[in-house]
Amino acid sequence: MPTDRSSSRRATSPRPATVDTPQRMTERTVQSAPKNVTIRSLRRLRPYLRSHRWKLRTATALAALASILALAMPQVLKWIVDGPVAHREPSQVVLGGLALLLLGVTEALIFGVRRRLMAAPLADIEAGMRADFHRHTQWLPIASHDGWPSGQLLSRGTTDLQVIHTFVSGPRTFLPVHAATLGIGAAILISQQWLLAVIVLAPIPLLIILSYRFESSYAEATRRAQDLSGDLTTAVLESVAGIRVIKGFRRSEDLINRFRNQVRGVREAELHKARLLGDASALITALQGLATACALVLGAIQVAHGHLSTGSLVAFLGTAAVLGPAVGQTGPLLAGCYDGAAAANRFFEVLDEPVVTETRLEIATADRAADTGSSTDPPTATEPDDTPRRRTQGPAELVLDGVCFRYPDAAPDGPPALSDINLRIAPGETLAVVGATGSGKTTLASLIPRLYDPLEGRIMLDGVETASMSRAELRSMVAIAFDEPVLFSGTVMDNVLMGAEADASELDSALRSAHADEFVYGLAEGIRTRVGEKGMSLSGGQRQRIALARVMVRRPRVVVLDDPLSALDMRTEAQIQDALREVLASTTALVIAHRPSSVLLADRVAMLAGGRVVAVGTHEELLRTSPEYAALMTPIETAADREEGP
Ligand SMILES: Nc1ncnc2c1ncn2[C@@H]1O[C@H](COP(=O)(O)OP(=O)(O)OP(=O)(O)O)[C@@H](O)[C@H]1O
Repeated sequence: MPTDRSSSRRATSPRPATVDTPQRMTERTVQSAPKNVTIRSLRRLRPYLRSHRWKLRTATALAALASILALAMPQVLKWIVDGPVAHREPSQVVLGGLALLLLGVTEALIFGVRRRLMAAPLADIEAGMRADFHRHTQWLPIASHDGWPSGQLLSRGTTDLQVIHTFVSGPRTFLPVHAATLGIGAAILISQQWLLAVIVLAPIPLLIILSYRFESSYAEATRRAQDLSGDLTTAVLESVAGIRVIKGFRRSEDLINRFRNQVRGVREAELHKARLLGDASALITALQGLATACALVLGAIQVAHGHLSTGSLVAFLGTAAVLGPAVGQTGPLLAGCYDGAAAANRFFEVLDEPVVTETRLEIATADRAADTGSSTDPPTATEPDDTPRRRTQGPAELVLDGVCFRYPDAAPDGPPALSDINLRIAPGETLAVVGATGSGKTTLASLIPRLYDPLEGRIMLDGVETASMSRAELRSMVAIAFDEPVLFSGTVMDNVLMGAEADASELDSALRSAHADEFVYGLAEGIRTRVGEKGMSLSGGQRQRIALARVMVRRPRVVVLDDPLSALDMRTEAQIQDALREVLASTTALVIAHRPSSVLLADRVAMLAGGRVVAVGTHEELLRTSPEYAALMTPIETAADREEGP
């Protein structure tokens, strides 16, 4: 979708070939609404509406039928006034009354049927969009996730979908119905009394001009309000996720003030919208009221002069009264369209983020989806089998050949996070990666399972470039545990297995290897104990052990451990080290190590500095040959130590 999104992207550096930098919306970068995108944005909803089109069309037809019945009522009234009332025939008046009653009841019934008819399609459309949104975010590269503030993603997948729901149920149905009602009503008025009709309909051209002017200012205002509301969601998420830090550092007051300012911003944006809509609606209503009043006075004069029957005047004003709401609701309905378009625009901005597409199959799938305009489904099949058969078990050889990487949002003139990395880890070997903070260790670890792709160079498993494998295949061979273990709401077993297939003994063995068995079996319901959202009920060390068990249960060919022992006490660390040593013996491993104890797990050590490998060798070799390494591995001597002496 052509929008002015580029201006809202982060100040960016050249991008790697396979990732795209997403739009980052913050309070500083709220964008003006792209011009003239209302129709285009709303058209993009078509694929979601298509399968429900008959129900939606029937609902629109029913709404139109209700309007026609409403337009018929004044004609019945005219017949009653000019006929039975004028000729004093009470029985005929009752008949006319019954006809009006029938029309009123039918209109109410149609209203009820229409509401019921719309309920399921509306729910299905919203559910379908929600599912696509969630699936797409799962297939976005990590680099894309890095660029999206969480609240912006959340609000686009929730609030914006509700706005779209409101648009489909309201303006999308009623705008054409009101247009048709105005057309039919205008024809009736003109056929009855052309002069009065001209007066009553005079505001309509003004209304059209007003609508154009209204669009440009309101569409911008609604986009701004939705973006600010996304920022507000980010603020809420951050303040909930960081509540311990916030309280610990007594930042609550600051955050409350900042939040209040953001709320004020949203409030002002909403008020601005309300003012625009209020002004437009007030003008429309005033013009229409003025026109109807003029027609009433002129009509009354005509009746007094005998040029018009009372019944005709009543019918004329009745018809004008039916047209009144159709005219009066134009403003809110147009506003609903602009709200819907802005929400659709925000929704599709996420869906337009390119998903990971490297393998031929994935590219073909994405291209097909783009051609048909449908959302991109994740690949479900396997690649065509014209590649040499790969070994699928046992430790693999891992080679990094001239690997360079720069984060998409890094300063373009800054140094890359990794430069010219050349490493070979033999099958079954464990390589520790050490280096000062910020030297690129975690970045290096992230490249192995392709959470990011290198900008240059190759990573190979058993001689096969990982870029040529599907991520699913690669990740079935490579398992990673981060230093901040994330647990999902579910049982301990769910968290360890995470989709892996393992029987009870394999699960038990993984828990034992990670020394998680002792506390897991002590929990109220053992492995079936639910660990709350993010595993908040477990300690850092316990979470880390679950994350290790998660790696071990997969029996991967390559293991990447990002500081796996950081949250463990010395006793548990020693126990896990023994277990890890056994596990690491049966796999190829890259272990990011901050402490000598972790380094001792490894056969060799690679030292990083400024994103480059500056030394490789055994722990002892490096201690002898590299003063930087020796300094890195030597515990800092404290003043107290110095005073105590040797
Ligand atoms: N998502 C990101 N976007 C941009 N720059 C990043 C991102 N993540 C890390 N960096 C930068 O890349 C460099 C390497 O970071 P990395 O996290 O790999 O270092 P590290 O050696 O693991 O550090 P530590 O030991 O503190 O965990 C740092 O300069 C960091 O600021």
